[in-house]
This record gives sequence, C-alpha cells and structure tokens, in this order.
Amino acid sequence: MVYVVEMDVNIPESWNEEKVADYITREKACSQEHQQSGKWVYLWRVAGKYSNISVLDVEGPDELHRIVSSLPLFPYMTIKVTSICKHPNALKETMI
Ligand SMILES: O=C(O)C[C@H]1C=CC(=O)O1
Repeated sequence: MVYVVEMDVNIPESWNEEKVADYITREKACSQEHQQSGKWVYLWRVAGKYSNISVLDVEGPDELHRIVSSLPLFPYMTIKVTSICKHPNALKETMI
C-alpha cells in the first residue's frame, strides 16, 4: 500500500544546540536506512516549513507505523497520513 505522509516537526524550544544536532543526526541515519530498504520512496521538504512530505510503499498500516515511529523525532511530530490508490484515468501504469 502506498501512503503520503506529511510530518511537521516541532522541536521543543528548551532543547540546546547539541541535543538538536544529536536528534537530527540520528533522524538522518534512520530515515536513510528506510529509504535504502526501498520502503521510503520519496522524501521532500515542504518549502518554508520544518515539514516533509514523504511517500512510503509498505505492506500496510502496521508497517507504516513501525517505520514512522522508529524516527527519533517521532514524539515531536504532528503527522498526517493519506492512503492512496491508483486513479482509473491515470496514464501511468505504476503507482510510483
Ligand atoms: O527533517 C525532517 O523533515 C524530519 C525527518 C524525517 C525524515 C528525515 O530524514 O528527517
């Protein structure tokens, strides 16, 4: 199943630079591991916001939740998930 996921990141203002840098480093390693697995297909920055729009191709909601909740910044995100399917009029045969 293919999901479009929007993640808005809300880092607590109380965090110091070192803590923010540590989370960002671990976040990058974690998301790149999932991207390398092929499950996390696209990762785009939303212009002008500390948000991303991602496309994940996974077995279903359980796997989606496992991946998204493995991110170190997961507790500090507001996440919107949209499940998508093929449009009958789409010229392209494949979803992604
Ligand atoms: O910066 C972000 O958008 C948060 C986050 C989600 C994946 C990733 O690599 O970073």
